[in-house]
Amino acid sequence: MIVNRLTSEAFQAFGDVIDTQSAQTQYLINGGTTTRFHDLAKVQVSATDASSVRSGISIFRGEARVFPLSLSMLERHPLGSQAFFPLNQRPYLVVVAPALDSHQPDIENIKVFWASSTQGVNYAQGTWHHPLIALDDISDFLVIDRIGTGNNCDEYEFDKSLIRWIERADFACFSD
Ligand SMILES: NC(=O)N[C@@H](O)C(=O)O
Ligand code: NI
Repeated sequence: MIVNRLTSEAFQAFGDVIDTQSAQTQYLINGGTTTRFHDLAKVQVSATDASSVRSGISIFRGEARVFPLSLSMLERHPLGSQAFFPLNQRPYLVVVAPALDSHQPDIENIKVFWASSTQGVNYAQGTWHHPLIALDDISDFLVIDRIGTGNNCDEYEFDKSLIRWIERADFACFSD
């Protein structure tokens, strides 16, 4: 599969890249001892009823994926965004697809991005994406997403004929 480096521009239709280099606004705080890279991503939380919903911070500990990796499903979170930030200085893969219609992804236009160890990603609410793809070793990610009631995870299994494979060679050209 074609793998591209993750950039804000390329990811714009799917959410935000959390990266100091993509900050629109940055300014000094704390008496000039700290730089704030301001408002890098939009946290979205929706409620299906009056239940209390909020955003929360978790840590996902992902096993290293084995390659070739088959892409046989995507998921989306219809009620909120989901952000990941790598905590172990390792790159990872991000897989997304546009919506084909209201209930399925456009698999023909699936996109695979190589994310560096200093880039986070924020999937906008309802964006079709693959579950966490950690590389090379067990890896922790800080995750910000919706905490609350209601179904917030739709999964879509591909027809066997549409399963795609990612080879390690597909992203061997990238480095931090
Ligand atoms: N299931 C779960 O919370 N993980 C996925 O949402 C994911 O994107 O990894
Ligand atoms: Ni998810």
